[in-house]
Amino acid sequence: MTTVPKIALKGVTKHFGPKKVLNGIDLEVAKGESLVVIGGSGTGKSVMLKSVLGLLTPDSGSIQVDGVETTRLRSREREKMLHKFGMLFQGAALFDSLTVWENVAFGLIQGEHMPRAQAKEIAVAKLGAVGLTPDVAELSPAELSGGMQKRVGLARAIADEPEIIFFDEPTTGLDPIMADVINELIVQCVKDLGATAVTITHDMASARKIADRIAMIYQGRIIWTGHARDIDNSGNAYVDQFVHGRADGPIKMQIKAL
Ligand SMILES: Nc1ncnc2c1ncn2[C@@H]1O[C@H](COP(=O)(O)OP(=O)(O)OP(=O)(O)O)[C@@H](O)[C@H]1O
Repeated sequence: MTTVPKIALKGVTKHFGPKKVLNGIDLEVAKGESLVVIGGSGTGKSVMLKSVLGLLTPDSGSIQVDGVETTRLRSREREKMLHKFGMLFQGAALFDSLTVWENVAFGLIQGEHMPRAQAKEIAVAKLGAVGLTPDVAELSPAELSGGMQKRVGLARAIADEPEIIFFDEPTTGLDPIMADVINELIVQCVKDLGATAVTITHDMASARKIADRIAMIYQGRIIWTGHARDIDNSGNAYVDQFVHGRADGPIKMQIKAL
């Protein structure tokens, strides 16, 4: 019996005006796996994630979650499908008008109509899971450091105990030590939930720490996938150049925007 992948993209394309951003993405993520997608700026990483979430509609190709085609879902079915997902946005994306706990409990109160007291209890527990004490719960996100904001974003991403978590550049803007703390928390939270994780990042230290498997995207295609431990011996000149951050190599930086 073949197991159905948690997420499967086949031949996914997307263009904006004359610009072809996704050029036939083929990618599978197994249940319980942590996949990290690496690739340079503007290679289509975020467009790919947004396509899986239905925030963007691909021009062609197939996207399946648990074997169900998601590109043609009606809005109620899509909403149901989205319940499987948690998301840690780049820059944490917290609401400054809400307290920390209200941010964490946002999906529970708005999406699941949970009573506030119960949602607060869960929010405080999730804040504890990411190393934040209950007194932080009453603060405004504006009063927190960048690293603490990321922790709150992570607590929000796991509050609903999702089956799949997307991490969009989780360590951007953090110092290397705080980045490592966040990486460890991500690994722990994903493991505790038994969730499937997809992370997009430029940060190789983060990729090495978080990933079971790594996929590299270049010019809107997945050009390499392999185990994280094989990243230094990929045999792929594009991967090698990216991993070592060399200016010279087959990847030519696009200076002029198309
Ligand atoms: N809604 C949109 N309308 C027009 N162009 C878009 C839109 N979204 C993304 N793009 C373009 O698609 C390309 C890929 O963008 P994307 O955000 O996926 O890159 P990325 O790989 O995530 O980059 P980074 O690492 O810098 O975040 C970029 O050139 C971007 O300008």
